[in-house]
Amino acid sequence: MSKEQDWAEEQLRVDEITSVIGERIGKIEHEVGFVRKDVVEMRREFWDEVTMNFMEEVDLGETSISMRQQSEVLFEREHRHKNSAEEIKRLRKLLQSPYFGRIDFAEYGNEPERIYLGIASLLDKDDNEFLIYDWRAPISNLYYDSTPGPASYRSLNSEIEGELTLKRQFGIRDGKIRFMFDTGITIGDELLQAVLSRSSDAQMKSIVATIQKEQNRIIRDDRSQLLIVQGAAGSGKTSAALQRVAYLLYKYRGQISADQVVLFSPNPMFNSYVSTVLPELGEENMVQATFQEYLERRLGHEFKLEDPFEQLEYVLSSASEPGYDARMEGIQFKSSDQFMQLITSYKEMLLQEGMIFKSIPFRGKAVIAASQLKQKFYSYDASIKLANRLALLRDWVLKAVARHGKEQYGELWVEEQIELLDQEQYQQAYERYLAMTGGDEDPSASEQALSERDIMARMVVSSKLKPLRKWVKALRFVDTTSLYCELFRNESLARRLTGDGTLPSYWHQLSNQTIDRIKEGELAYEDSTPYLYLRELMLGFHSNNGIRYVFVDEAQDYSPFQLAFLRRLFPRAKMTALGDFNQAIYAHSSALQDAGPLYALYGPEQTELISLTRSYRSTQEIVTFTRGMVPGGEHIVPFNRSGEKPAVTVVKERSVLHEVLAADVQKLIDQGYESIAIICKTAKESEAAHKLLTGMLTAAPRLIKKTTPNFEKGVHIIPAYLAKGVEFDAVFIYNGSKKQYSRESERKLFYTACTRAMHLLHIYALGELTPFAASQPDDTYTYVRVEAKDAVTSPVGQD
Ligand SMILES: Nc1ncnc2c1ncn2[C@@H]1O[C@H](COP(=O)(O)OP(=O)(O)OP(=O)(O)O)[C@@H](O)[C@H]1O
Repeated sequence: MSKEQDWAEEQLRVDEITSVIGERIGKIEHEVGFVRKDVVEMRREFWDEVTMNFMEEVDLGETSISMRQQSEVLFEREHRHKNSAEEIKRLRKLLQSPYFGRIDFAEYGNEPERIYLGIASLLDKDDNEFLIYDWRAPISNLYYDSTPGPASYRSLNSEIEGELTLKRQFGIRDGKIRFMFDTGITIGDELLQAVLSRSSDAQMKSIVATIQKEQNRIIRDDRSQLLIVQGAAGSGKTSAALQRVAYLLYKYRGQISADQVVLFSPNPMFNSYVSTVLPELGEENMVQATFQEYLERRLGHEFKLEDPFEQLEYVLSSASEPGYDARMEGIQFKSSDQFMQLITSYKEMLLQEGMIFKSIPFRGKAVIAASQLKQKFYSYDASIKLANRLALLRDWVLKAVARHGKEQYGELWVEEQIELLDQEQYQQAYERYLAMTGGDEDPSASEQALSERDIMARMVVSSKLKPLRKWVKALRFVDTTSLYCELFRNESLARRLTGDGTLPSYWHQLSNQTIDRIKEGELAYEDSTPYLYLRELMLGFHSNNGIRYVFVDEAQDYSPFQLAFLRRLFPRAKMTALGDFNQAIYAHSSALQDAGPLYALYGPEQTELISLTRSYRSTQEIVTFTRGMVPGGEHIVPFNRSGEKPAVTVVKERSVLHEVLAADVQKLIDQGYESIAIICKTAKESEAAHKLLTGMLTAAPRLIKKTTPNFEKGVHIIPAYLAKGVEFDAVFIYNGSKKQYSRESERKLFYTACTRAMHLLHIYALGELTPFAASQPDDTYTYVRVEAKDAVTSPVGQD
């Protein structure tokens, strides 16, 4: 068949399918119209139709049955309405582009079948034949995983073998085939070229039409309890994670819903960036969270918590301050597995000695002294578990508190409070009094009867004691803050608990820093997780059994300690950890540098590691330049897409830097670029740059802060650490000088910043260029040195 005939035949099929979809939409809309009308009317009539008769007790039962029945009908109709609405949404998506791929597969002994793949399946009107297969269906795996020739796929636990005779890709828009070609080994470089050459968007896009084989493995992995994905910058880790969520929701439809899947992301803006992918695939969004949000929820009422960005600002800009080295060492130590072990041993030790309690306070005095609590705690049998011992102690304290309360009835303060009771409270006391005297208003009728005054005293004392009882029940008398501080106050204790007796060299200094900060009511980021861990070891672990899948994006930025925490928090969940150790920008990051601690999390037999080395985001030129900056970068394979070489401009004065930078950015704005980032090292630098550059550009640049909730198109000025995970058409590194980026810890930050660029990368340097760029081969970038303002000629964006 000629190419033209082939095209015409496919177009005919597209026409048929779109008309089927159109009809189906019409039919459901017609039905939904009815249902919607029904629901609206039922809502309106709800209160009229049910028999409302509360006058006589017998009728109450009838009324509630009638109400229940009505509401059940309403619920059922609303449910149907919702389903139909979802179905219409799905069909409308199919109408725009019914499918993107076709495979012809002949099961051995059978004729070849044509399988068309789209974002949802579509059956013919008798529900007999698939007109479109969902991309997640078992047979669709052939499209992503196999090349023409003998091939097989797994369905219902058996392997179906046969011959793949065709693999075809389509671009269909508004019912018309825009392009169509047959592909071989990988899924069309041509299509991928086209997709990747587009300009970036304010929202991430789904990649179902061009999922690559190694990404497909991540998406469909079903075996491991922990799936680790180590992938180069721009290799599609986040994309794979999101399509994986869609796959799991399809595979376990009816068993798992979107609210049982949680994605931990690096910052709130990233949440907005990825939030449209699942809806685009016709699925509901998963739960999105940041680890900091979780810490805030658990500890925010006790301390002012430092967030990871504040910590990083300190790390990046306070190197010359006193105590810097000690804190850096502290960050490392407190995020280590060793510290987690130390805390675990500490808890064991506390079973024998060393517990610290708070005295039980009431009206400024101690009802029970802390020392008494300690004595009581250690008087229990040593074989009783910590949790049980604390429960015994709690009950003992509650009894003592109740006794103390009784002793207060005759006190003057109670008298005074009674005087202050209002009319309503008096009435309450009186009603209780009646209830206790059996309704007999004559107190002499019951010798034991309490006087009204007693009841009021009881009420007063009881309401005063209420918060204390709550506090006791929550075991807040265990002084977890002091217990944590003790680890730093008592060096010999810490040494004893480390096993080998070694502590960081700046122990004394970092201990003082820790204690001083806690005294101020603050918890440094590196202390939050260990502190919470100790508290949970003492008071019991919180866990969420509902969540079935946890995704941790940018997993290299979590300490092994934090990942272990997440595992405990979601005991019934499988975990997918995605990261790139070359982008580990935090001082505590270590998780994916060495997968060892991660393997320990679920055990090696439950863990699988998949590596992605192909980078899709940036042009070949940008990847060739940036991969030289990081160890192992030679393994990163750029996707075959060309652009301009990265440009470097070195200037002598800051004012010149702004002039050149603004002129270059303006050039791109004029050329119609919609997504441009000026990436700075810190928030402080971003703010300063924003002040100076605003007014120099025709499009006002947007300053991105850690609280910025959404990602938009335009010109952004952004600190490197907030640009994690997102991408821009053009990236301008504000000041890539040696002064800004030369320490090893800054290498990854600089690399992360540069790898945000899809099409253009331009680095400016005030003074000397950072060695991370200067050490790249001369032919991988263009270099300009600008001595004075007039000499500005820049290679960026040249046609
Ligand atoms: N198979 C694919 N088809 C089309 N586009 C893809 C594919 N894989 C990745 N991309 C594109 O490459 C870019 C980078 O993808 P993504 O953000 O998922 O990578 P990442 O590994 O999470 O990056 P980083 O670690 O640098 O943040 C995105 O624009 C994404 O759409």
